[in-house]
Amino acid sequence: MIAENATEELTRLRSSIDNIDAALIHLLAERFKCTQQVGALKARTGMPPADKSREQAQVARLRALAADAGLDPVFAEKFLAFVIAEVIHHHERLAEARAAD
Ligand SMILES: O=C(O)C(=O)C[C@]1(C(=O)O)C=C[C@@H](O)C=C1
Repeated sequence: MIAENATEELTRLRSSIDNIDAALIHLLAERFKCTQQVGALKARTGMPPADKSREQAQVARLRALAADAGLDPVFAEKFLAFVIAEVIHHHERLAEARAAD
């Protein structure tokens, strides 16, 4: 039988996880609002969707931040790559829509 205090502790920890997940979703939503504006600017002015030198700087910065914070830098890099790949898709769609106008 699972001790009652273990169940309570699990419930308390899950409550914090739910709050953190909510914060992550809100932060991601704000980031995508910002990158939508970057995508519109790039489409309007003919800049390419991706900027590999900017991405290299972001990877170096986030890997260092992750290491300082006790988070696996490999995971941080994968997470950033996942997010940026989605942003580039959005930028490409905006550029295509602009070209079709
Ligand atoms: O900073 C830019 O130029 C962006 O388009 C934003 C962003 C990002 O999501 O951070 C996305 C694509 C680029 O390759 C680099 C960075």
